[in-house]
Amino acid sequence: MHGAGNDFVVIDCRRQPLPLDAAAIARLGDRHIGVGFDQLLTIEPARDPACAFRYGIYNRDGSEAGQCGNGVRCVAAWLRRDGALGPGLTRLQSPSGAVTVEILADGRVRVDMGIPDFTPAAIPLREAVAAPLYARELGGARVEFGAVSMGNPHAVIEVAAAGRAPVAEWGPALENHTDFPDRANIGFAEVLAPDEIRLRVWERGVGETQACGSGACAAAVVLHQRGRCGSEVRVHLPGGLLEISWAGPGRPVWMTGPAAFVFDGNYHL
Ligand SMILES: N[C@H](CCC[C@H](N)C(=O)O)C(=O)O
Repeated sequence: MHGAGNDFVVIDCRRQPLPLDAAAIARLGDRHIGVGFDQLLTIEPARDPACAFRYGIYNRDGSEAGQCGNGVRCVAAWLRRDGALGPGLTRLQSPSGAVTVEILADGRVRVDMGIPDFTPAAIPLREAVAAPLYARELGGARVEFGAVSMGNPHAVIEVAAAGRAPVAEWGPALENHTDFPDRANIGFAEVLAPDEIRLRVWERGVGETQACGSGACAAAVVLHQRGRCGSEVRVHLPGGLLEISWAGPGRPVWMTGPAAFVFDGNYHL
């Protein structure tokens, strides 16, 4: 499946746990010797009785993640096709907490991605207090960024032109910076208008992807905090458009976007 070009293998683990360790996941995710994906998603029985199902998130390098915005839209669409997701709002359990999904009449999926957390300890980011901007030296350049947790760690760098951003240089440098103890996803955001941004994301454990749902949420809320965009933002990513709505601090972020099936298969161990 894919959500705006961010692609996934979705494995039904409702009856048995995932029989793959990190090394096996990385082999399966390799686009030359495996099936290839940005993330592997598992669908599991919920551990939280208030949720219908749980989903697991594994990056292509085998590392686990706490949230995946494009992925949960695909999980919702997968469950609807399987007849396991009814109309209206459904709570699903992510590794970092519950989210709420709704499949719209046009087939897009709307998700309550939870409340963004700007506190450094939650990201985690080695900073004493939360600030709208932080700065680090990357390859001799002083780079300013905002930071937030959407259940997974994000840094957001505002750039003049996303198309010319040094994604392949600053992305891995900041992803692996020692001040991000769990690494981080790095967004490069160009403000086109108060309700429109262009975004590219270097994802933790993957590299640059066609889209990042939690990254689109992170960019919208970081730029909103700095007064650079409003509450409703259209986020243009290389793989497609995501719509983000955030009423401000302490409120949940809503994300709306597509989910598509590519092929079905079976794996034999
Ligand atoms: N690379 C991310 C997980 C996938 C997030 C992304 N695919 C999305 O749509 O939110 C991390 O390690 O936190």
